[in-house]
Amino acid sequence: MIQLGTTIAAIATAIVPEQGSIGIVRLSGPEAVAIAQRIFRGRKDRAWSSHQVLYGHVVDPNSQTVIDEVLLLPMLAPRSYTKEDVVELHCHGGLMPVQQVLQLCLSQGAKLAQPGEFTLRAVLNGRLELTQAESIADLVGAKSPQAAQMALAGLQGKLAQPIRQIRAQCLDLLAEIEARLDFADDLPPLAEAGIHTALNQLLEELEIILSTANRGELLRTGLKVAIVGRPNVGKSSLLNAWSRTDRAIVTDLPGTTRDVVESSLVVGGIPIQVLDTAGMRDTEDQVEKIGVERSRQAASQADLVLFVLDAQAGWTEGDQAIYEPLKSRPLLLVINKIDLATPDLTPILEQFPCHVKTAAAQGTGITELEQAILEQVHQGQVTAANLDIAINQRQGATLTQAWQSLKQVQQAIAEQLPLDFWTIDLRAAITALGEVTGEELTESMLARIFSQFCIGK
Ligand SMILES: Nc1nc2c(c(=O)[nH]1)N(C=O)[C@@H](CNc1ccc(C(=O)N[C@@H](CCC(=O)O)C(=O)O)cc1)CN2
Ligand SMILES: Nc1nc2c(ncn2[C@@H]2O[C@H](COP(=O)(O)OP(=O)(O)OP(=O)(O)O)[C@@H](O)[C@H]2O)c(=O)[nH]1
Ligand SMILES: [Mg+2]
Repeated sequence: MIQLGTTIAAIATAIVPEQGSIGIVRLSGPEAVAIAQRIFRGRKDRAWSSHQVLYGHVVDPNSQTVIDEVLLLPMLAPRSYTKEDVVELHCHGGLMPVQQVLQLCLSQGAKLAQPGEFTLRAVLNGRLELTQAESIADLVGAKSPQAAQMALAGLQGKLAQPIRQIRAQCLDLLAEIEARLDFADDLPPLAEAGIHTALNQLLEELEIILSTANRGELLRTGLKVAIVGRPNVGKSSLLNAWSRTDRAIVTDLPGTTRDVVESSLVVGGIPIQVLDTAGMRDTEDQVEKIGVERSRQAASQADLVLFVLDAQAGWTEGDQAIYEPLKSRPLLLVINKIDLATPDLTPILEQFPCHVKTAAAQGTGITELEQAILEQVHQGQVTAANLDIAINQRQGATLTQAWQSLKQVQQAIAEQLPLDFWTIDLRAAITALGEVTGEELTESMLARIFSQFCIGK
């Protein structure tokens, strides 16, 4: 339930077992200043003015126990993140000071904030648009500088702008059509061709925005890449060379890797989770068997499979057996150990237009590998326009509905259906567009969006 008018409190900084040097407890709402004044003791001669930091102590008003030495920052309505009175208590980091200060705030009448509730208030009070708020969640979760840049563009309103504009044009069209419903006799007939062209234009603009969805998804959630192949071909060496670590154990014994080993990288702004797997072969070893099963799972769940081949051994029956079930998956052939004498690999290379040659033990071919991965994922996904913005899944699904509705308006025109049919679909498009920008909000939609936030945001 959305409830403005209460005062909420939460820890605004990360709550982790490790110690941070500073932790912030944040209050927002009509009682924020009163609650903070009851638990803060500072110099009497210092006034509480907006955006002026005060030094002092948090003291439990019942027991007079000093809880922490803090800096206090009041941001008074409407000059704050939520447009309500906000008070921040900058405490010492670690779990105890912030948790105790939060408890004091709650004991003085503040309500524990729901995930995203501060940002939700910022939206409801008109500081942020819905798309901006969604961008904040993306910014907090960004795993690469590019992902952060994209989110920041959204925060600056670059996403809402074009969608609002499309919606405004739909509203104009609707008014024009509805006028004919009401005053059919007094107005010249509708210029159907003109409306058709206008709709085409809007559909095209929507398509450009929709085409950013893949890129957005890529930057936000990244790629899962599984390294698979026969034992001893150099999979773990590849993971190590690529991540520039000794993450995985490498030996010259086949069957070294027994479990899935993960490492996180960023390639061209795309966060990549690399999974090194146990070499696949028939084995009686119980532990290795389970490892091989996990390799298969990793391969089937990955967005991209790096199929590693030992250049010296060439394409063996074992390789064929592993390749068979992966045939239809996005796959890149990595020909490893090219530093060694190799048989003629031409037939294999012809079969795999997407391949790279590496010598993982020497660390060569990694740049080419990254290049090949980027080429695969970017194929047809990046449009020249709107490189700096990208929509999320919710926005994509809703904009697709808007696109379909506009298509149906065109259909209704083409089939010469009565004007009522045009307006029904046009209104549906307007509603969908408004759900993206936040001009048409339902409480359940808001609840769904903000439940994905972290507490204190
Ligand atoms: N300590 C702290 N750091 C933070 C935040 C915060 O809430 N607290 N933010 C939270 O996400 C972000 C910054 N967002 C903010 C947005 C607006 C205002 C604010 O007080 N705006 C007033 C005053 C502007 C002015 O003086 O010109 C306003 O817009 O009227 C504060 C933080 C990131 N860093
Ligand atoms: N000459 C040469 N040797 C390599 C290369 N890459 C890996 N090796 C060697 O091949 C052996 C096996 O390497 P690993 O990385 O453990 O192979 P793996 O595919 O992970 O093996 P399993 O975990 O058993 O499936 C090690 O002795 C590596 O040093 C390479 O590019 N050139
Ligand atoms: Mg290995």
